[in-house]
Amino acid sequence: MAQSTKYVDREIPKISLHDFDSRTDEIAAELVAAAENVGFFSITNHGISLPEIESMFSISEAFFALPDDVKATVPWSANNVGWEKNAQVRPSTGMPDTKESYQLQFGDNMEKEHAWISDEHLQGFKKNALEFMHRVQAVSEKLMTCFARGLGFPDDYFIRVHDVSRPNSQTTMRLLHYFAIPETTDGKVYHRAGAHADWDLLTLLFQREGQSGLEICPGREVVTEFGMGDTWTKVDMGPEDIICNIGDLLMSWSDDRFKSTFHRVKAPSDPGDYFGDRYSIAFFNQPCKDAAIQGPKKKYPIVTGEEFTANAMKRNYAALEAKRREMSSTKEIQAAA
Ligand SMILES: O=C(O)CCC(=O)C(=O)O
Ligand SMILES: [Fe+2]
Repeated sequence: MAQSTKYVDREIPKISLHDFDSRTDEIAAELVAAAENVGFFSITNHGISLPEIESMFSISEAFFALPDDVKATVPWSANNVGWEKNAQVRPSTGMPDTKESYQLQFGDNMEKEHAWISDEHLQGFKKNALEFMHRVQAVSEKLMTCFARGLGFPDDYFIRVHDVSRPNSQTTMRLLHYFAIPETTDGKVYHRAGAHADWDLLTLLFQREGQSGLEICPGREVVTEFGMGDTWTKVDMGPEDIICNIGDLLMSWSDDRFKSTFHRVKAPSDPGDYFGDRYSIAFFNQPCKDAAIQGPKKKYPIVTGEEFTANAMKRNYAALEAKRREMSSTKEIQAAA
């Protein structure tokens, strides 16, 4: 039987970026406090207007409305670009998320993998998506300046190693579409996005009004462990706000000072939950492969961006295997009972 979720209200800081240049220190202090305590915060007055956000969501909806065989012309590849459907399995659930996603990058991987949907299928997609991605990158760079200051690094320290003009840039925008879920129990188990922490430096997330479901679960003290607590907090922000979270990379780069918090998009199951189609857009700031990663206190050995990602994938895979073993032994016990 499904266990009911334990919820607790936690304050998720809302931070305004207005007058950024003259208030950088003040904003940095707010961001650092949010990163140390919750790992999640929302930002306002970030410079991207609601119509710009809405327009990117319309483009995303138009992409997902294409027939599957057209979307399959840009299939997901191990370079972390392209379209997938019901294919992402999280170690926390051992089952695929009930969703589809399309990942886009600034660099060479898109051309190498032929991952841009052609103009013939969706006029202007590449141009419009890249324009929006540059707008989100500009906001990310403000946050990077603040976190660099907070850690005692030069202001441009994170910006340089997340340079999206380099052909080997790994920064990724993910368009997400979670499918509508029946409101009556049909015996199937659904997940939207199973609980996970992000691997990147910093994630910026856009959500649509009324399409809630994101929940966070703080409680992780070191980046190398997979565990989390068991009380959740619902995150619900205005459509013009950007929800941001610290990823494992920044947790590691800050010697575990900034928290990369487990989060999920809960599959609706309770009255009041949102059961309809849900669209969101996540922007993952990923380091260039040759970035040298080590915190000011040198808690962890120095690794390159490429090694950090490979280690994160290894940890994810090991956790997934452990979950699969646990699920198959539970099945054996149930079958024997
Ligand atoms: O769709 C969302 O609200 C969250 C997505 C997410 O956490 C992810 O893709 O890493
Ligand atoms: Fe995430």
